Amino acid sequence: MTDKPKLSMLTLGGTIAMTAASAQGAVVPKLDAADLLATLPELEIDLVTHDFRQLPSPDIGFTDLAALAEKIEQEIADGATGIVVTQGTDTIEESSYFLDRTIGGDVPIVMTGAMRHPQQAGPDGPANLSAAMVVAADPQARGLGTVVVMSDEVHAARYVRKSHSTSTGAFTSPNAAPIGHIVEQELVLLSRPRPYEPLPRSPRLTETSIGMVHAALGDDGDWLRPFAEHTDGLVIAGFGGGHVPSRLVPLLAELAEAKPVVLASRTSSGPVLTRTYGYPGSEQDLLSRGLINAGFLDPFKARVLLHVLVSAGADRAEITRIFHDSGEISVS
Ligand SMILES: NC(=O)C[C@H](N)C(=O)O
Repeated sequence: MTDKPKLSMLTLGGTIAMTAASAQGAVVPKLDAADLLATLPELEIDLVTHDFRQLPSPDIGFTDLAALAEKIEQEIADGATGIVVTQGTDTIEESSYFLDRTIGGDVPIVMTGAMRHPQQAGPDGPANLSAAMVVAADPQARGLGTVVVMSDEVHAARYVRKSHSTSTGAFTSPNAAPIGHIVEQELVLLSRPRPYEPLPRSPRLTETSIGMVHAALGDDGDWLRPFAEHTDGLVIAGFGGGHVPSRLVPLLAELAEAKPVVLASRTSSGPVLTRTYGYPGSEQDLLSRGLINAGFLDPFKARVLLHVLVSAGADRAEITRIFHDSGEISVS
């Protein structure tokens, strides 16, 4: 018998696993779990590893995420008490939210990556991986759902954003704060996100297409109709509290009759309003024409949630209810 934590580590590639492909020095994903673990001191855990994908994270798709979620569920069924996932940081805010919304149970799923590749001075990958192991192994992490650990901070998947393209402190939770820190190799937990009921993952995940459109000054939106035709749903990242140029309103109203159209804020920080502005193209105008309010969910997380719901065949009432619940994002 051993009471050591039983962790399962899955690698997907990303900068944490990159190394130079040529003499010019540009890096590509190449390193496997054994290479990553070789950079850490000996660990007091039972660890199994799976080299799951070897991708730059812009190439991760819903097919990969569905397979990853299944593999994680299998590892949990086989007795894992914590899961660590390494991947590229570019899309970790989306993949972590996907796992958070579709995997149930108490076993923590801890994602991490690196902003500096292993051949740069001061690579952050080993420290981030070590911190992720600390969190995944800590009994306090049970019930946290999926979290992202970077720079000795623990961010809930529902809040986390990559807010800087190069800084090792790139990860923030704009609508909240880190829910914990790693201090002297221990987890200091500050708050616990409210748990979610897991949403179903449909086989149609891979064939569903959700478009995302950012409002931009002076945009006439003439390109929007043909673009929207190829989608099963849309996320509109409006200005500020959820606004678009007035000339887009008739088309958005028409689209919202045909398919779910979710209204988020392109600021990715703060909520969509409900009852402040009344001009054409304002939040009130758009919501009254059938757009669905994303609340505090930023456009990227709103798109992941809409993708999961539409692929599962959720109707408008169900989509509206789940967005209403998810957009409030309360912490207990
Ligand atoms: N820091 C990183 O991991 C960025 C990289 N382009 C990726 O997401 O795969």
